[in-house]
Amino acid sequence: MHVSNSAELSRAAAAVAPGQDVTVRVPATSANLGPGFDSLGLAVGLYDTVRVRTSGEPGTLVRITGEGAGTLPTDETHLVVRTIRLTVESAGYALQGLELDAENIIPHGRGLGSSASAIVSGVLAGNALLPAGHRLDAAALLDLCSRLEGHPDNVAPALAGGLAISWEEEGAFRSVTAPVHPDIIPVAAVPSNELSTESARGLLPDTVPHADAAANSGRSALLIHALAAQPAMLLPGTVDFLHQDYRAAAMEPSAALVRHLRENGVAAVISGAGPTVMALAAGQVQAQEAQSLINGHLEAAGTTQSWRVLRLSVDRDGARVEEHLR
Ligand SMILES: Nc1ncnc2c1ncn2[C@@H]1O[C@H](COP(=O)(O)OP(=O)(O)OP(=O)(O)O)[C@@H](O)[C@H]1O
Ligand SMILES: N[C@@H](CCO)C(=O)O
Repeated sequence: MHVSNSAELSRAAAAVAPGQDVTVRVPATSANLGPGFDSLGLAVGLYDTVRVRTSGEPGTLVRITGEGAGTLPTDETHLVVRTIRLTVESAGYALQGLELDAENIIPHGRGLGSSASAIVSGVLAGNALLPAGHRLDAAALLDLCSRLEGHPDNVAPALAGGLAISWEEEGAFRSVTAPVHPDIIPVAAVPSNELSTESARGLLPDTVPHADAAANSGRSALLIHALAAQPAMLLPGTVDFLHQDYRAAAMEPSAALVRHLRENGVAAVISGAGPTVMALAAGQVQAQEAQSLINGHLEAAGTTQSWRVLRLSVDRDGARVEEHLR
């Protein structure tokens, strides 16, 4: 993520109104889905919620429950606070007092898009604090969130829900939402250890063989078809040539679990930059089978205690903003 401190921004002119009260709920996301490196992402039913109130007195108060309580900063350097202030100040407004209540459910540094969800929360909250007529539209929100995160594949589905296909064109990030078959059930195996996206990106090569790029193109096209219309093709559709093998040494237990699931016919991938393993099950029976395979593998490895297995849903609504009247 690339969010600069608000102190680096030029001084804003008009002040946003004090006494505003906004709640934003944003889903977790699983990026890449195998061959869709930096371009595909799926929103899933795990949510972070922030409530933001403005006042006329300077200062910032942050209260956190759940993930990151006791470890995340509670001052101006908090990612959501920085993103709110940046959004407001970029629009030419000043923001005085800010009170933030964060209820964090999405695990951090596991490949479930926590930083993207925090950035989307901050940008949407900041945008809602601006006067009508000065707010960013959907395209500008996507571009700003993508720029702050560094890539669009998590922020796009976090904003819109469902499956997002994203790309960069003429200097702007763009995205469309593609259909997801109702039978598809994401099952996540989340290890207790974190791996930062920054360090996982550092493991990637600058170039890849042309044959790998060509093979990856075919699989990512097949994946879109499998997700939309033919879940039985998810196993061949989730083969990746661009990132998982290069990163495997940094998350060997996750790589081994992906291999185990795939050898048993379950379309498993590394979620985002890892180390979470995401199985895309084609229906209830396969979702149950995926959970059993995961539990059996973890028991055999003696590591059941350090993983959480979550049967999720596909989120189809994306981020929600609620402006409370005071
Ligand atoms: N709700 C949040 N509030 C404040 N900071 C957060 C929040 N969520 C994530 N962050 C920051 O983002 C970091 C994690 O970001 P990182 O990009 O490494 O992983 P991720 O987004 O969870 O995974 P991925 O990008 O692979 O899906 C946390 O360590 C924390 O600094
Ligand atoms: N496409 C990104 C997703 C994680 O943020 C990566 O794999 O690095």
